[in-house]
Amino acid sequence: MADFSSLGLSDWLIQQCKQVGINKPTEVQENCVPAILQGRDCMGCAKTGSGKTAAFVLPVLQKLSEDPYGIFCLVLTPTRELAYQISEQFRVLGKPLGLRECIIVGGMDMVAQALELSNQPHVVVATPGRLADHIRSSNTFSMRRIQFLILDEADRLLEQGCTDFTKDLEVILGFLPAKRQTLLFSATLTDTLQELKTIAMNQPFFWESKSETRTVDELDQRYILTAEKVKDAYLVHLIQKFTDEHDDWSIIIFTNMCKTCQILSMMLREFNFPTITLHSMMKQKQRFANLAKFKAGVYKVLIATDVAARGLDIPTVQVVINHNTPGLPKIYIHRVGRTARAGRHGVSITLVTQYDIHLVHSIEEQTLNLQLHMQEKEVLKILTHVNVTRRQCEIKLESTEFDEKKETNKRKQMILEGKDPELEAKRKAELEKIRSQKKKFKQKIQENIDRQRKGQMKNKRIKTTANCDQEAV
Ligand SMILES: Nc1ncnc2c1ncn2[C@@H]1O[C@H](COP(=O)(O)OP(=O)(O)OP(=O)(O)O)[C@@H](O)[C@H]1O
Repeated sequence: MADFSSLGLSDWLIQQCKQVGINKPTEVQENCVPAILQGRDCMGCAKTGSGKTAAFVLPVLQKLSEDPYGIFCLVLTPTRELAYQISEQFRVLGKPLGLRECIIVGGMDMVAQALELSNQPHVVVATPGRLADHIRSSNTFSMRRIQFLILDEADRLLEQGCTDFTKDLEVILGFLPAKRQTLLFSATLTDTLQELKTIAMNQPFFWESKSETRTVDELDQRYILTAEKVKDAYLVHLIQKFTDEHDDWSIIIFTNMCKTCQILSMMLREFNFPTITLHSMMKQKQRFANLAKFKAGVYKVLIATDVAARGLDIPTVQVVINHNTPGLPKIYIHRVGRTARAGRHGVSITLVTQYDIHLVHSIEEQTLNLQLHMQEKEVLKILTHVNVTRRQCEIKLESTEFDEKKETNKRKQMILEGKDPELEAKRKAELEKIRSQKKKFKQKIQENIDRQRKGQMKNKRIKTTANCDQEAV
């Protein structure tokens, strides 16, 4: 296996890698770094947790050190949490350069971001929606000189899922120079290869890890067949069993909806499991805070929607539980890839109900999945308790958080439309103020007019009486 110096990286960068425990290049790094350093566009498809981030961060830093200026590199990624994580890798590895990086994501202060952009940071890490907003609304920064465009989780950025990035990408690509190096990375690039080739146009270097399965060997993948109404009892039983058998542990549970996330979290807390949530209906600051607490081990169970399925690198996660069976193998691959990263071992357990059998078959075609048989007797013992607790939590959620949820939904919609909820609220309040001032002003004018009219009428009446008097004389 090659070492970093033979890939063409400088000593300072290799030393910096060593400081963070990166000693030997992984396969994707060994193959992609030299091509990038040669100036080629690159598409890298390698399994989850295989070091794809460093595969683009290292050559960018190397090139930046040779000719430092801002804005040198733009990284686009689908989620805000991922943007922070990528930015941190740049910050840590680029420390000796005095690297200035900036994060442009939704849900955070737009004015502060605009200021940071105008200060010409070396690297900008962004989610497409917010960056496109800045491009549309501001002329205080330019990306005309950028040398690198990187699409992390590139296939997600191009697919038209529940969040469609295509329009924002068009705006961003129109803002960038045609002459640049484009790097595309993901664990699941192949489905979108043709579209991706239109972005990386200069006959890109393409590297894909060769393997029969699309998940890592260190991952023990299991599924449990369960009736829908017993599913939650299995979940509680699994977590209890894991807690009893391990000291240092953490689990991510994936669900399909924000509301389910919330209910499961409330329910598991009733069973005294230290749980916390991450989903798109939460305020951004809360999302960051929850993730930080989970990373720090303050909470051991993270219940998340697919907003956490891609890219998040949390070494302590030993177990991933799919509370619902993902509809697409691709989503399954990213979800279970939150464990067994960088050579560590991990377990994934997918709860499969009578309605999901067909889904698990399509997943099995691409991954190695084995059925896990559990002592159903133990599960049935807690069934009523679990189901009653869940129902109580559902009622509690409906009654206590409904309005707040609605408000959050409104905020979310605004964000999706590229508006800043705080700014919108201020604008609304100001409009209201102007409207009421206008109303008062109108009223005053009307009162004046009325008063004048009354005065004129009175004068007229006096004049008419006077005329009559004269005629009478
Ligand atoms: N050469 C290396 N040696 C040891 N550890 C490494 C090396 N390169 C990266 N890592 C570590 O491996 C972990 C996973 O890396 P990274 O997050 O880049 O994976 P990824 O391939 O992008 O995964 P995903 O597809 O899930 O986004 C990180 O903690 C990173 O610091």
